[in-house]
Amino acid sequence: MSEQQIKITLAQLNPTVGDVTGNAAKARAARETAKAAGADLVVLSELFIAGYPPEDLVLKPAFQAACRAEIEQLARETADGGPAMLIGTPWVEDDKLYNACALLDGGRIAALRFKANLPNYGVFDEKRLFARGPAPGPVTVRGVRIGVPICEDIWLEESEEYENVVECLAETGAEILVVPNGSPYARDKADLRLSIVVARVTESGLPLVYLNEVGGQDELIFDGASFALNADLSVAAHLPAFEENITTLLWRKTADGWRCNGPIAPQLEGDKADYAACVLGLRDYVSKNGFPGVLLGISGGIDSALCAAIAVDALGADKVRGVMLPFRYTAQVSLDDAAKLAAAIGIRYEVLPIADAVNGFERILAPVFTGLERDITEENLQARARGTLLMAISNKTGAMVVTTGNKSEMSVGYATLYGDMNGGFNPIKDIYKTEVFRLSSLRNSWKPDGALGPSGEVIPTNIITRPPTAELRENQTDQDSLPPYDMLDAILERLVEREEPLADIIAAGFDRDVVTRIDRLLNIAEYKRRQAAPGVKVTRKNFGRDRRYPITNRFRDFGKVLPAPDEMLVTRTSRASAEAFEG
Ligand SMILES: Nc1ncnc2c1ncn2[C@@H]1O[C@H](COP(=O)(O)OP(=O)(O)OC[C@H]2O[C@@H]([n+]3cccc(C(=O)O)c3)[C@H](O)[C@@H]2O)[C@@H](O)[C@H]1O
Ligand SMILES: Nc1ncnc2c1ncn2[C@@H]1O[C@H](COP(=O)(O)OP(=O)(O)OP(=O)(O)O)[C@@H](O)[C@H]1O
Ligand SMILES: NC(=O)CC[C@H](N)C(=O)O
Repeated sequence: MSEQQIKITLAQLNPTVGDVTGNAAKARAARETAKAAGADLVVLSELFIAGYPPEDLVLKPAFQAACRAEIEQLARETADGGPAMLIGTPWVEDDKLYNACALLDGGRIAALRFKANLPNYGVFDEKRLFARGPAPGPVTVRGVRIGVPICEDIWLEESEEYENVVECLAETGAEILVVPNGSPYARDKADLRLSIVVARVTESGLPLVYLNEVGGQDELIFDGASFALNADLSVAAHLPAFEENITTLLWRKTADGWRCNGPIAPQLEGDKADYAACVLGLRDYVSKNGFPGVLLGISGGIDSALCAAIAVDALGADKVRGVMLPFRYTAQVSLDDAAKLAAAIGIRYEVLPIADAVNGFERILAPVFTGLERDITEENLQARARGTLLMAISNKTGAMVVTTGNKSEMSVGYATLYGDMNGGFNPIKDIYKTEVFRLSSLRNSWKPDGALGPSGEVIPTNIITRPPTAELRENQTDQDSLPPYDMLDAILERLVEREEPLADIIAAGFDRDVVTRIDRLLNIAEYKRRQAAPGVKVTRKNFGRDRRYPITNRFRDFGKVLPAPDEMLVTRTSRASAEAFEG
């Protein structure tokens, strides 16, 4: 008897949310590639036809109908005898909306499986959108029973509600697990995914194919990096991260179950992965929203320099325009460094002095401001004049303004509303200032595959070594009003990412006054962040989809050590449910 085999094509592709026809075309093309490779099955990522995450768009009946119509058309096309297709789609049944995966084969929708575990934490809101699916059984493709847990279905949270889909699939005869994912990038997420998959393979004794989406969707970046593990936990295949890839894997049935020995691509880690995420995020935001290019203010400082390098890597120098907008506080060295940067990355670069605009505003305001001291108002006028001029160029050319505030600044509100906060998208919104320095140095010695910018030093060393300054008044540097960036970022990481009580941060050795001040600045800047442009998420907790604080908020942590909870105050009846009273 000949050995049993199955060829599974992993289509790690970049769908666009809402582009149902375009996504169907991508799925169709991937199936053609799979067919040419003699595959039995082609797999696409979670909710592929809709794009992920579709947010409330998926609640729109016209959108649900459009997705279904494309799925039905793709199903008809499988009558050609080519590979079956597993594709993610919204699906309405009995008036309920499911996050589904359809098996299209032989001209029909041969099977439907619904996601049972809906993530509702961090950046995910799926309980708001979808109904829970029932515990699923495997689907059969060319005689092989394939289990299809959908993304969160393999994460096995310890909760009463959790449906152990993998256990259920193993018990009902699955031979291989194929998991379509919409798993966004975050630092160290790759290790987390691997540990989750290792646990599921170990428990079930089944090999697992983890197929992830790639591409940027607003704040979220999907890094792809799809992989497969054999049942003995050896890596069967690993696709590259941050790029589209179609790979066909040959699985053979051996005495020890199904095995595969596929290609293993090197993976990006740490700062390199963060940089690649920023590039992909900006590229997809600009291209998926149809901008012909971008422009940004080039100050001679490091934030705008890093953003310009990312923009050139993402879009190519011909789609990036830099504008230096000097005022009387702009140092000659800033003008020189800005010009040097623009030349190094090869972008169109103009110098537009803003004195007429700022002085004009001041003249108009003079009668209103008579007798009042000069203060931050006049500083903000400079940032606002720059913001207005950049927006004018955007309106005239159609190019989008890239805004450049790093995570440290966005945390403490060091940015001017309707000034340097103007812009459509921020590639470094989730990158702390200390990391801005690291990524800038990194980019001078390395660039990611597919980057469209030049190799070698692109950010002049002086921009990296010079103390940062907003140049809004004479001899100003950022460190006049803030603690050193390494201290600021360490405190912010504890406050934002880890939500540590102030008492713990102080106990860890940070100065009480500094910590209290930073916490206060963080709290009062919420209104600014709510009006800030979206930007790439790279950390465990970004501002925007992850960290959702109220703007109107009187709570303050005063750094006091509070007493431990007094359990004696909670009686048995305090906790009893209504049922307990019925009997
Ligand atoms: N809760 C709230 N809800 C709604 N609006 C609120 C508000 N609290 C204040 N506001 C309003 O916000 C406005 C104040 O904000 P805004 O006009 O931005 O001004 P503001 O935050 O006072 O000043 C800008 C800050 O950013 C710094 N900056 C500017 C530019 C570049 C850099 C840099 O380092 O790169 C730093 C600058 O040194 C200063 O500390 C006022 O109109 C106030 O009424
Ligand atoms: N002279 C300038 N010419 C053009 N753009 C400017 C100028 N000054 C500020 N900007 C824009 O406003 C943003 C905020 O800059 P600012 O210099 O106030 O502080 P920063 O956050 O340290 O940024 P950078 O490191 O880029 O200077 C800059 O990144 C840049 O896009
Ligand atoms: N789409 C999903 O279900 C994703 C949830 C999962 N925990 C992840 O981050 O990968």
